[in-house]
This record gives sequence, structure tokens and C-alpha cells, in this order.
Amino acid sequence: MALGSRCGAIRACRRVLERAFSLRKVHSVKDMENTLQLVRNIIPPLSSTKHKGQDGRIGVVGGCQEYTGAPYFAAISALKVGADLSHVFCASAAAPVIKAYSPELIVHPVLDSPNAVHEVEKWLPRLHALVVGPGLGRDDALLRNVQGILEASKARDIPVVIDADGLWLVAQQPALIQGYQKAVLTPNHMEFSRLYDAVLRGPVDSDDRHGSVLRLSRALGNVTVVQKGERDILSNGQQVLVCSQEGSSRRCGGQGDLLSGSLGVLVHWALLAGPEKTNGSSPLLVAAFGACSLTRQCNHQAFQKHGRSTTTSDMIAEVGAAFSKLFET
Ligand SMILES: NC(=O)C1=CN([C@@H]2O[C@H](COP(=O)(O)OP(=O)(O)OC[C@H]3O[C@@H](n4cnc5c(N)ncnc54)[C@H](O)[C@@H]3O)[C@@H](O)[C@H]2O)[C@@H](O)CC1
Ligand SMILES: Nc1ncnc2c1ncn2[C@@H]1O[C@H](COP(=O)(O)OP(=O)(O)OP(=O)(O)O)[C@@H](O)[C@H]1O
Ligand SMILES: [Mg+2]
Repeated sequence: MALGSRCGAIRACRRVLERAFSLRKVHSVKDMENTLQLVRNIIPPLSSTKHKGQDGRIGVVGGCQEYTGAPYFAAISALKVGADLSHVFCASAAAPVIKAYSPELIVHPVLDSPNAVHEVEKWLPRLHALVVGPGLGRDDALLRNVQGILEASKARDIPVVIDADGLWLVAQQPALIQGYQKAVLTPNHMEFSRLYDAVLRGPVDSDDRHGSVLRLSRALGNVTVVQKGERDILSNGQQVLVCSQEGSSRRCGGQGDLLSGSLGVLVHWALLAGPEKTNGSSPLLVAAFGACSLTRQCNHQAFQKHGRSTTTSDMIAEVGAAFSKLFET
């Protein structure tokens, strides 16, 4: 073998070993436990001196004629995790349906109105975090309004979790969240490939999920990225975490909505707690790790009871017990 190609082979071999080693390192049970402890540190204590709203006022931007379940799952999960108030800003056709699912949610039928941005903007001073995208759909007029809502949220420094069709919008216009340090993106397999291709102009290296998530986060200016899958890979462009909390093999729709809604609350709690409570780790990464662990634990518990018939509603019924098991030990 020529010297050049031998050196190349050695370098490639070293990269594979480094990758395997670093994955093992971030993936150990001890690391998982250490990160779960950081999640525990950010959870605000329940106290009789607090008033309604202090533990979180979360807004979900999504819901259209076709998709009413997704924004409901996200918004109810935020409440079940511990937020005090959960708002849904949706298209007018979705509002009565979402209201009928639950009396707990505050539902605003504004997203398809010509004043949508203004209608949502007036609530922004009262919201701690926004979850943008569950069940939004891809209608151009709605997406234009959501663009305005994202810009208004950034101007007010409000944390945003972007999921589902919100990620479709970001793939069309990455500049919308480029460098925004209070954004967390939660793509599934397909959404990640679409985003990666739009931002890095090439296909994902499926043998290197760890490196792909790191590169996407860096290319977006260190926005936090959570790639969901068999294991969830999380990065802020500096650190990479892997969440392999045991879930199940049941993949019903809506589990990602539970994750993004929970994350809305945890992001607020993590930013409030600050880096001293997260031992120097990024508060957003810690929050994301908490939401991934919780979703997977809900899936695990629901599957123990319902097996193949498990649905996302069964998982939502497990939020309280899963939260106690992971975070209140
Ligand atoms: N009940 C509801 O109202 C629900 C509505 N949903 C909404 O439906 C809309 C479209 O969401 P989609 O998630 O379908 O987005 P996409 O339209 O981008 O499709 C994602 C596709 O990727 C595929 N996929 C996922 N994981 C994969 C993997 N590991 N390997 C290969 N393929 C994989 C899925 O089968 C799906 O067809 C969003 O607005 C979303 O929020 C979903 O959240 C599900 C529940
Ligand atoms: N193969 C898998 N094994 C175990 N858990 C998984 C697997 N794939 C996804 N998950 C978990 O399921 C949850 C949702 O991820 P998923 O990829 O289904 O999101 P999604 O497609 O956005 O869901 P939704 O239907 O809500 O849009 C995450 O917590 C993730 O960790
Ligand atoms: Mg989804």
C-alpha cells in the first residue's frame, strides 16, 4: 500500500475509534445518572408561597384543520410536567376541537387571522417559553405568520422550542434562528435530514449521528439540537449528550409532541435556575436531556400496561409517575 493511502487508512481508523470512544463516554450509565441529577437541580420546589404562573406560562404555536392532536399533546404535557398555564395559538378551525379535548388549556383561534402576529405578540410578555410547530401544517399564510411570531419572540428574548412544521419553516429559512441562543430544535429522523441538507448542503452521514448533530448545531451558531431516535443525540455545538433511557418499541404518533411540550417547561426552569445549578453545563442541554428521558420513561411505563395498544394519551397519563421516578427520587 502506498504511504499516502496507508496514512489515510490510519486516520480513518483513528476517527472511528475516537467516535466509538466518545460515544461510549457520553453514553455510560454514570453519565446518564449525572445528567439526570442536573435535571433534578433545575426543578423548582413546590411551595405554598408561590402564585399561579410562577412555575411556568407556556405557549404552543400550532394546530390547523388537519392536526389538532399534536398541539393538544404538547400543551397538556407542559401542564402535566408542572407549568401553571398552557396556551395554544392555533388556526380558527382547530380551536373548538382543541378546547373540547380539555378545559385546562387556554386556546386562541388567531393563527390564520390577518393580525396573527399582533394577536400573539400581545401575550408574549406573559409567556416564559414558546413551543412552535406541533400540528402547524405547511400552509404558506400560516407559516408567514409564524415567521413574524418567531421574530417577535427573539426580539423579546423568549426561549423557543421548535418542532415538527416549525422545523419545516426553519429549513426554508435557517436565518430565522441562526445564532439564537435560546432556541432548541427537536427534529425526528426526517426533519433532521431535511434541516441538515438545507443548512450544510449535503446528506447526513448515517454512520456518524453524533458528529452530524454537532455539525448542524455549530452551523446554526450553537443552537441546541435534539435528534430523536433509537437514542436521542443532543448538542449545543460544544457538548454532545446521548439519552438512551429505556422506552419501548411502540412508535405511535404524538410522542414527539409530548417531548416538545415538556421541553417548553424545562427550558424555562433551566434558564431560571442558571448555569450554577447545571454545574457549568448548558441549561438548555440539561432541559432537553430531561424532556427526552421523561418522554422515554412515559413510553416505557405506558407500554408495560398497554403493550401494542399504547397511544400517546396513555403516555400522558404516565407523566406524573414518570416524573417522580426520574426526578423526585
Ligand atoms: N395527532 C396529531 O395531530 C399528530 C400530528 N402530527 C403532526 O403531523 C405533522 C407532520 O409530522 P411528521 O412527523 O409526519 O413529519 P414529516 O411529514 O416530515 O414526516 C416524517 C416522516 O418521517 C418518518 N420517520 C420518522 N422517524 C423515522 C425514522 N427513524 N426512519 C425513517 N423514517 C422515519 C415518519 O414515518 C414520517 O413519515 C406535524 O405537524 C406534526 O406535528 C404528529 O405530531 C403526530 C400526531
Ligand atoms: N427507535 C426508537 N427507540 C426508542 N425510542 C424512540 C425511537 N424513535 C424515537 N423514539 C423516542 O420517541 C420520542 C418521539 O420521537 P419520534 O422520532 O417518534 O418523534 P416525532 O416523529 O416527532 O413524533 P410525533 O409523532 O409526535 O411527531 C422521543 O422521545 C424518542 O426518544
Ligand atoms: Mg413530530
